[in-house]
Amino acid sequence: MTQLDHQVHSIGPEVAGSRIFRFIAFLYGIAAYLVFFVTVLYAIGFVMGVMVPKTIDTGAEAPVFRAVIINLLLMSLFAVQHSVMARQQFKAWWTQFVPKPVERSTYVLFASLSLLLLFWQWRPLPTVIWEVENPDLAVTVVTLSFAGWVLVFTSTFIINHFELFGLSQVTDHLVGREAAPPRFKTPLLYKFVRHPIYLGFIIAFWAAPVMTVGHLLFAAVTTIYIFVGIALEEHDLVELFGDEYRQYKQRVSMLIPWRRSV
Ligand SMILES: C[S@@+](CC[C@H](N)C(=O)[O-])C[C@H]1O[C@@H](n2cnc3c(N)ncnc32)[C@H](O)[C@@H]1O
Repeated sequence: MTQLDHQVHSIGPEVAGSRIFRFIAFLYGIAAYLVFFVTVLYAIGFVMGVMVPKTIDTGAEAPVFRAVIINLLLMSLFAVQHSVMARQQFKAWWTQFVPKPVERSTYVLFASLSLLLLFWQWRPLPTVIWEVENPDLAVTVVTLSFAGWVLVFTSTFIINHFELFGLSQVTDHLVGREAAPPRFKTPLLYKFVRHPIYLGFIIAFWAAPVMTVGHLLFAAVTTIYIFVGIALEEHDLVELFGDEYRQYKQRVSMLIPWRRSV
């Protein structure tokens, strides 16, 4: 029995195959994507401190120790949700309950909700660690941070935006098309670094003209999390693609494009 067959059996063939189910699954995928999209836009404003009601440096203050603990808990919740739900073993287990075509959308929805909770409950720690006083240099740093976000967004399209955020899966299911198996790819930027999306996040989080204790905590913890995430992701990618990925690791660097790719 294939995984798809198994899935269809677990939710009942009539239900999974029915047109109404396919359509509801599609609408759910679109809704999850919209929640994700709003969350990412909010994240840009939250980290850059622009255009949103509550940023990384605003909101109700708490005593330092309490603020640090609350912020660490919020980031841990996101990290655990995001890493555990991305593992193959977890996916194999929970697709017994969540229909496979909407598994990715559900993952995206949960990740977005845990980020929205973080933005909402984040406690600012406004003590300034550094401040770029030269206006030209400050603009350059803001531009660099924005470039980090552009790198994140562009890289998702280069690797496969619609599959990453669950839209391809619900569309394939809607039209009765078999989902394409995962393929190893090294398009464009992926020829220079293995993780351009994560590189973009690191740039976006650290390039701050005004760096507060709260922002530094966020940047430091997310950077550590990115390195843990890379280790987990590469472990899965080696399992999935074997020697192809092992050779890719040897010839292309992780985050800093200092080795030339073949
Ligand atoms: C959020 S994306 C991050 C991709 C990459 N780590 C980056 O920073 O650009 C994670 C998904 O991309 C997939 N992925 C990462 N590198 C890949 C590659 N070279 N080819 C195909 N899929 C890849 C992983 O299996 C995972 O499902």
